[in-house]
Amino acid sequence: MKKAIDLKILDPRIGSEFPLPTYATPGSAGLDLRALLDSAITLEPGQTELIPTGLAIHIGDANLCATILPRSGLGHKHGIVLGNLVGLIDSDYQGQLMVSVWNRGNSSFTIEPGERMAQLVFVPVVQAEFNLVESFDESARGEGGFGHSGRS
Ligand SMILES: O=c1ccn([C@H]2C[C@H](O)[C@@H](COP(=O)(O)OP(=O)(O)OP(=O)(O)O)O2)c(=O)[nH]1
Ligand SMILES: [Mg+2]
Repeated sequence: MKKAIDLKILDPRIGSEFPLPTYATPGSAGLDLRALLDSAITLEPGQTELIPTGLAIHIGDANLCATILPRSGLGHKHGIVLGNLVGLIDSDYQGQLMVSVWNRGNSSFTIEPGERMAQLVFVPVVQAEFNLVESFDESARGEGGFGHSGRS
């Protein structure tokens, strides 16, 4: 499904020095977000920094949100993931997209200006209207959870 999303360029290097986010292949789910830094930043092990993307979006549809997810190569090979594990972009948020970058690895890692550090994925949302009840219709699982079915 395709959907038009309003986007503002907040840093003029996007569209000139660095490209606008695009889907790398026809089947890509994520749009890579770049670190719009003035200069390279070195994250020591355990360090977290909030890094601007130079972009703002306004989704404007309560049935849609965006998530910010780690890039698998950075996460697996270098321990570069997100300080909030997953970023959630509300449909009414109009501020700059920010990425909390966390070095959970054992070595320092330098992020260069314009480097692709995370990815943005749009996801449908259902807003619940709670129906207050005293008891639920029976289900096969009931209250079992948290590994109650064992491991093998
Ligand atoms: O990785 C992220 C996560 C969030 N946001 C922006 C968009 C989102 O809509 C807003 C609020 O995020 P969230 O609701 O997760 O944070 P909060 O701590 O609950 O802040 P608030 O009180 O502003 O809702 O911050 C980002 O730019 N990057
Ligand atoms: Mg919130």
